[in-house]
Amino acid sequence: MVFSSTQTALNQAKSSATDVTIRAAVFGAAGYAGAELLQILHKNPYFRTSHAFVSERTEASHLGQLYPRLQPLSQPLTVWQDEQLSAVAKDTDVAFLALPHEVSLTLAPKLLAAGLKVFDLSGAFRLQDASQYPSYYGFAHQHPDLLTQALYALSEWTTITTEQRLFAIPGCYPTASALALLPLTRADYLAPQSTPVINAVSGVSGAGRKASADTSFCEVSLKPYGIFTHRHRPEIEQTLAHEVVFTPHLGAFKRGILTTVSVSLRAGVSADQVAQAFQQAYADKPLIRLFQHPPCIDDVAGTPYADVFWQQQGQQLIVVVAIDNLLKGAAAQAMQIANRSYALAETAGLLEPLL
Ligand SMILES: NC(=O)C1=CN([C@@H]2O[C@H](COP(=O)(O)OP(=O)(O)OC[C@H]3O[C@@H](n4cnc5c(N)ncnc54)[C@H](OP(=O)(O)O)[C@@H]3O)[C@@H](O)[C@H]2O)C=CC1
Ligand SMILES: CC(=O)N[C@@H](CCC(=O)OP(=O)(O)O)C(=O)O
Repeated sequence: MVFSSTQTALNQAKSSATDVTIRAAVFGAAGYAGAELLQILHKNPYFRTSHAFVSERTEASHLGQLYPRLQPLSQPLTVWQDEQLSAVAKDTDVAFLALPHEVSLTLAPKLLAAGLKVFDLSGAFRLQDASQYPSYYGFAHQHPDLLTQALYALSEWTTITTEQRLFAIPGCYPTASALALLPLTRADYLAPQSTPVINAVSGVSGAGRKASADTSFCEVSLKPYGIFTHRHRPEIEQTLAHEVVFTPHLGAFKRGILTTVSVSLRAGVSADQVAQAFQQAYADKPLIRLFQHPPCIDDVAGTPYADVFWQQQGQQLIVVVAIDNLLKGAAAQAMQIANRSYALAETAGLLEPLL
């Protein structure tokens, strides 16, 4: 059974017609997350795509050449060059960066200086502690000042103001993990000295479109990777202010993440208290669906939802969250945050079917 109301959310998104038009440029438009963003922007009545930028490696001049199903968008692609910055600043209000971390790190300051709002889908601005970047991202952070300006925007848990200029959109695994755990950590329900154990399985689109033997379909089985070293562990710990054990796995399917979290609860925390914590956190959140049965990848793939389930036995609790890594874990959450940063309905552009 679903507790939150999809219909309410749909009506919210379809609320009053508007003359607001926010002009958005997508960088990394040829990639998986960029292509999702372009579809979502196309459906959002408040936004218009001003540019879809690719690197010089992309020879296609239209999105439909790369993704034939997206032909109906009639979306031209333009090779980005820094010399275009001042012209783009005149016809664009916001930039969505669906780029590698290092590329976002270099580009975002230029776009901010030119007056654009920036929604960065990479990890370039997610960690507050610059000293973590060399070990977890493999580079020294060149703009530590921006780490203090960036807002880490996990939509259901973050206050968004219209003045904010730089948004760090959370990672895919951290989104699912934090949605599972924040109702418990904020209520102080975890047993003292206990460490939540997070096991998550992602489809191969999580690795992006670029070819790699490790993520080619015939090579992928179900196996863990990044044990104790994945860059999402410090991100999850930063959000929760709590240590975790995090083990990502790669599965042989295209899209989606299933995250199973095991926690020990403080003595005396009851099933009713746990249910209340999840209800209070999410009952009025249009993109969270609370389930009484374990969620599955197929039900969230291609949707902007996070499906949440929990089951308690004594002081042990299992929480399961399923999301689409490219949507709630990337492009849809970026759109949700962008909508909120203009005080618009947060689901605008998100509930109509994707192409
Ligand atoms: N995939 C996922 O599930 C998620 C991804 N993210 C993040 O979103 C971002 C994009 O990911 P994703 O779409 O999967 O990746 P892709 O590899 O599919 O796309 C990345 C795009 O970045 C562009 N790019 C690469 N190098 C450069 C460069 N030097 N200069 C300019 N453009 C460049 C490429 O453009 P071109 O093809 O034109 O060369 C490519 O299309 C990453 O930071 C990723 O970490 C976040 C959450 C989930
Ligand atoms: C399956 C796979 O490879 N997943 C990626 C995570 C997805 C991603 O792009 O990372 P961000 O959310 O940090 O941007 C990985 O483990 O590196």
